Amino acid sequence: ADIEAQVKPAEPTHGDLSFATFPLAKAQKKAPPAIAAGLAQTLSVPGLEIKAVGPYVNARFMAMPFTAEVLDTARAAGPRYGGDSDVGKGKTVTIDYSSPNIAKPIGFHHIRTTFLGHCIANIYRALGWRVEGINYLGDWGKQFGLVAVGFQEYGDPARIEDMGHLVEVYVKANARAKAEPEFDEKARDFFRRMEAGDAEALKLWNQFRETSIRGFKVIYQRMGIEFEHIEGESRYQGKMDAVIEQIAQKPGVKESQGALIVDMPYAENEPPVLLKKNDGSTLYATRDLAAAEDRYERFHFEKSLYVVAQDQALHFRQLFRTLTEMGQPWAERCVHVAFGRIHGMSTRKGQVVQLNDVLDEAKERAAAKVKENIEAGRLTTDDPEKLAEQIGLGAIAFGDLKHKRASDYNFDWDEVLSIEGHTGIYLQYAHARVVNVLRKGGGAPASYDASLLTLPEEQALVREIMRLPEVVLDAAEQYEPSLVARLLLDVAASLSRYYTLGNQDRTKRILAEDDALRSARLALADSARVTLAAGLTLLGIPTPENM
Ligand SMILES: NC(=[NH2+])NCCC[C@H](N)C(=O)O
Repeated sequence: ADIEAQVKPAEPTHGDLSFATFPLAKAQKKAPPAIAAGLAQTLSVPGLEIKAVGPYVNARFMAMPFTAEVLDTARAAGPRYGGDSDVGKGKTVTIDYSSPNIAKPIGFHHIRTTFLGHCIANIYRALGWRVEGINYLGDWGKQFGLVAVGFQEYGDPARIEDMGHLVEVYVKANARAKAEPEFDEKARDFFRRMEAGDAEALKLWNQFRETSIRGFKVIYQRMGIEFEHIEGESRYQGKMDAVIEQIAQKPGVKESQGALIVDMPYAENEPPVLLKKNDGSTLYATRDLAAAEDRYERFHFEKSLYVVAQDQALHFRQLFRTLTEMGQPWAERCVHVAFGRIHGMSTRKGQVVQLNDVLDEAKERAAAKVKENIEAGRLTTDDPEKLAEQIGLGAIAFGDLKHKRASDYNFDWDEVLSIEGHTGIYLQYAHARVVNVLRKGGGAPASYDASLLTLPEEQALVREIMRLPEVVLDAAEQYEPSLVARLLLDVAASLSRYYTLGNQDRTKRILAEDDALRSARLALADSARVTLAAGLTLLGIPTPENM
C-alpha cells in the first residue's frame, strides 16, 4: 500500500508502469534494489511483464501473442482482407437489387436497395461465392401504358431519349389517370396491347426502355456498380401461362371476383395472390413467380436474395409460400432482405427524389467543403473535382449503410457530410491520414518486432483490426452491411485515440525515434490502413489516398 505507482514517461520502451521501492526501505530494513528484486520475483500479474531495474519495479503490458499474426494476415491480404474465398466456394447466390421501374422516378427505396445490394454483393464475392447480381427492372406493367398514352398526348417526340422528360410525362399521366377514368382506361388498353404482342405498342415501349436503361447506366457507373444481369419483368412476357399452368396443377388456381388467384389457405383478411386481373392482364406476382423459377433453372442457387423495401414484405411472403406450395424444395433458400424508409430526403430540385440528383447535390456540397478546407490549409488534393465526387458518394453511401437495414432513418445533408461525425468523409479522411503517415515514415517494413506494440491503445487497435473477417461473415449471414460500417468507425476511433495519446503530434507517435519501435508502429498503421481500405471498398465507398 505504501508503494507509489507512477505512470511511466512517454517513452514506452522503458515499460508502462514503474514502482519506486524507496518508501519500503525503512520498514523492511532492506536496500531498495533488494526489495525491487524480491518483488519482481514474487509479483505475477497476467498480461504484465515485471522486471526489477535498480530500486524500481518496472512493468510492461505484454503484446497479445497473436499481434504479429493479426498484422501479417491483414497486410498479406491487402485489399482482400476480411474476405475468405473458401467460405462460398462452389456456391451461387442471386441478388436482386436496385431494380428500378423504367420511366418512373428512382425513389428513396431504390437508393437503399442499390447501396445495400451492392454492398451485400461485394461481401458475398469476397467470401468466394459466385454472385449473380440481377437488376430486375420494372419494365412491364400498366405504368408503361401511362407513360405511352401520356407521351402520345403531350410528350415531346424530340425528347424521347431524355429520361427526365419521361419521368415528367409519367408523373403527370399518373395524376391524370387518378382524376380521369377514360385516361386510365387508355393506359390499361395500351398495356393490354403490349401483352398481346402488338408491334406498334412494343416499339414505343422498347424506345422508353432503352432510354431509361441508358440513363440508369450512367448512375451505376458513377457508383461503381456492375450488374451481372440487367433484365426485367418483361423477360417473362409470353412465359406466364406456363407458370399459371404449373400452379394450376399444384396447389391449384381459382377464380375470385373475375380474377385468377392461387388456391391455397389464406389468413383472415389476407389478400389472395393474384395471377391475372379480370381483364386478363398479368401482375407483379405472376412475373415474380416466373422469375423465381427461371433463376433457379439458370443458376441453381444456394441462396436467392431480394433486396427490396419492407413495404413489400407481404408480396415476398406470399411469393415464397406459393413456391413452397408448388413443391419447390428451393423455396426456403429465398430471402427477402427488407429495409426501412429514409425520411426527409429532398434535393434542391424538389421532393421527387431521383438518385442522380442526390448524387449531384452530394457532389456539389462536398465540393464546397473541399474548397473551404483547401483554403484553410487542412486539405490538399490535385483533383478537387474528383475528390468531391468521391466524398459525395461516400457521404450518401455511408449515411445509408451505417443504419441497420430494418430501421428507418432521417436523412440530413449536414449530418452525412460532417467531418467529425460517423460519416463517410470521416472514414475517408482517417484512411488518407494514415496513408500520409506511412508515406512520411517511408512505408511499412516487411519485418518488425510485434512484441513492442504494448501500449493499451496499440493493443486496442490490433483487436479492432482483427475483427474484420469475423464481422464480414456476420454481415453476410445477416445481410447487414451496417456491421461492417460500425467496425470501420471503431477502427478509425481507435486509430485516432492512438494518434492523440499523450497529446502528441500524431506523426511523432508512429514515427518514433527508436528504429525498432518505429517499424513496429508503421506495421500497425499499415494494417489499420488495409482494414479501412478493404472495409470501405466492401461498402462501395471510394478511398482517395490524398485529401
Ligand atoms: N423481384 C422483385 N420483385 N424485385 C424488386 C422489384 C422492385 C420493383 N421494381 C419496385 O420498384 O418496387
